[in-house]
Amino acid sequence: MPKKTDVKDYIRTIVDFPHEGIMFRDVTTLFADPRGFRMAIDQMLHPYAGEQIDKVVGLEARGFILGGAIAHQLSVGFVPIRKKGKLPGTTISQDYKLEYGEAIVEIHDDAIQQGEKILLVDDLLATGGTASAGIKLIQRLGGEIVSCSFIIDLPELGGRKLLEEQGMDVSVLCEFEGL
Ligand SMILES: O=P(O)(O)OC[C@H]1O[C@H](OP(=O)(O)OP(=O)(O)O)[C@H](O)[C@@H]1O
Ligand SMILES: Nc1ncnc2[nH]cnc12
Repeated sequence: MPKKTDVKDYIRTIVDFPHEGIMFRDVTTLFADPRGFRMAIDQMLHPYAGEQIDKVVGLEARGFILGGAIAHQLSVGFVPIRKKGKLPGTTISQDYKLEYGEAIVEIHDDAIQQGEKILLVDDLLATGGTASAGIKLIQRLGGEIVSCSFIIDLPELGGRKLLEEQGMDVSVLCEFEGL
């Protein structure tokens, strides 16, 4: 097996999951490898050295794994954005379209204070629907998004362009061609 030198080398592709025609970019193989996982967290943190970040917000579910590790490294708090009906307190909601389906995400309405500087984290940017919904929730609570950070971008699906058109700074570690 060739030596893994890049974060991308640790990501597995599963064909036709969860539907025919989808090339599922599986980060569990990256997370399971101590070198790969550390490399990903270090590289995601790198652009924010010296920047003020008050909280890391992670998108369910894989954004929790990354966001928890990044928040710990930055010594700041972590806030989850979850699929509808999972958070116990009072929430605000946002609906969005997925590459394959529709969904609603929620955040606790007291999770972010006005003016807090937020780093939004997820594993993968596809259409940008999930991240855009997350951005709206954070902004509705008065958070200021410093950047949106992902391991993977699927450029053909246009998510990065969508987020940049909303004025977001976007950081990705690698790209995959093909859906
Ligand atoms: O840019 P988009 O087109 O919105 O797609 C990206 C989202 O899709 C995946 O999550 P998924 O919705 O599969 O949820 P999961 O992490 O809970 O499995 C991925 O982890 C992102 O959150
Ligand atoms: N192609 C893909 N691989 C993994 N997660 C995804 N979420 C949306 N599209 C995806």
